[in-house]
Amino acid sequence: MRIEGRHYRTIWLDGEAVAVIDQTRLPFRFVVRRLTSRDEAVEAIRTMVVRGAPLIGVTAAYGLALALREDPSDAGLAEAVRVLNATRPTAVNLAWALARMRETLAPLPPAARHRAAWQAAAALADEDVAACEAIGEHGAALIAGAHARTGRPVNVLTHCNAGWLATVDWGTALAPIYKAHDAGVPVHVWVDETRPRCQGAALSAFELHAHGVPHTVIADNAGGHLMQHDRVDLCLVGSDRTTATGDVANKIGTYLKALAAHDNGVPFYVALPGSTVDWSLADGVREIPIEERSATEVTHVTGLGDDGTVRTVAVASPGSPAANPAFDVTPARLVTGLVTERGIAPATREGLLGLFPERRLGSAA
Ligand SMILES: CSC[C@@H](O)[C@@H](O)C(=O)COP(=O)(O)O
Repeated sequence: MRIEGRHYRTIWLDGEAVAVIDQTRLPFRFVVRRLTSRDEAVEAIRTMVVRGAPLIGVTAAYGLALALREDPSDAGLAEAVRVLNATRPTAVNLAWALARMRETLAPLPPAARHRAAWQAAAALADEDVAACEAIGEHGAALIAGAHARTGRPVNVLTHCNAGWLATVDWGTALAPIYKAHDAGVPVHVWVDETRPRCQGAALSAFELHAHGVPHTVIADNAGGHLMQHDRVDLCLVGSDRTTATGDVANKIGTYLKALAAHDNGVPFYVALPGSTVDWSLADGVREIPIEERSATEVTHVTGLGDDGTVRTVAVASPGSPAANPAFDVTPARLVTGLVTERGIAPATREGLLGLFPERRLGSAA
């Protein structure tokens, strides 16, 4: 993605280090951080310097490469996988990426693992870019179709940040918007602010602005009202974990948008790469682990003061307890379709298996 005339991915190699964009500093500061050890990678994921399901997975893969530079033994590999896996619980891309890395590296002699780990991590990063670009192509057809039906600019509502900052490049939910915009389809995005961490107001708005896509930041509670007044043509969000039956975990508040969309007959699409599907799960509400984050993210907000300094201030009554579940699950019955790198499927087991037939039990594919 281009920022001030330069093309960036969200993660790249810088000599012996892994470079990432510090997302805790956006949109006010564009700061690149260098990760030089396993523990720095762990900390970057845990503190959300990097975030977004696909990017978490790729950062963990590079974190494993950093770990194997220090200790390529069987014990070192197992321990690095364990600590990286424990950083965040909901996004399944983390466990998926680490399992893929371990499958590649464990059979190798320890002396060969470090070099192979860099190559495997780079391959995962490239795979993510290709998947997201393909999601963009498939999803752009939905936006173009909506424009062809109405002849008006297409109003898309999105929640959280599922753009290029959440992946290695392109994004999931925002990739179709970028592709449609680049193809000349008029599109406008309603950007949910996405409290408590404001990934919409801070990150999606930053990305859309940088790409020149018309957009408007709205309070999280505005979506239902806009849908009642025909001001949303479709909702498009990302996913942190999707069950084999099409239930979708995404940033807290996504479920409420899906309910409002259902009530108003607004199509509700979820964009995700195959790496976000947890084929072992059938009931998202009961089975997907939901991350509980610090209450201070709810009681406080961070922003730019008039004097140009970034400040964190309290917004809740001091002394009141706060709760902070970071994700919720939207049941498949509220999802119009899943936009993947292989095409768009109904949010059902058969729909997903139609796109990923190699996942059928006993399949020779
Ligand atoms: C491609 S991104 C899909 C999701 O990862 C995104 O919508 C989201 O919920 C991110 O949550 P975050 O807590 O910022 O990591």
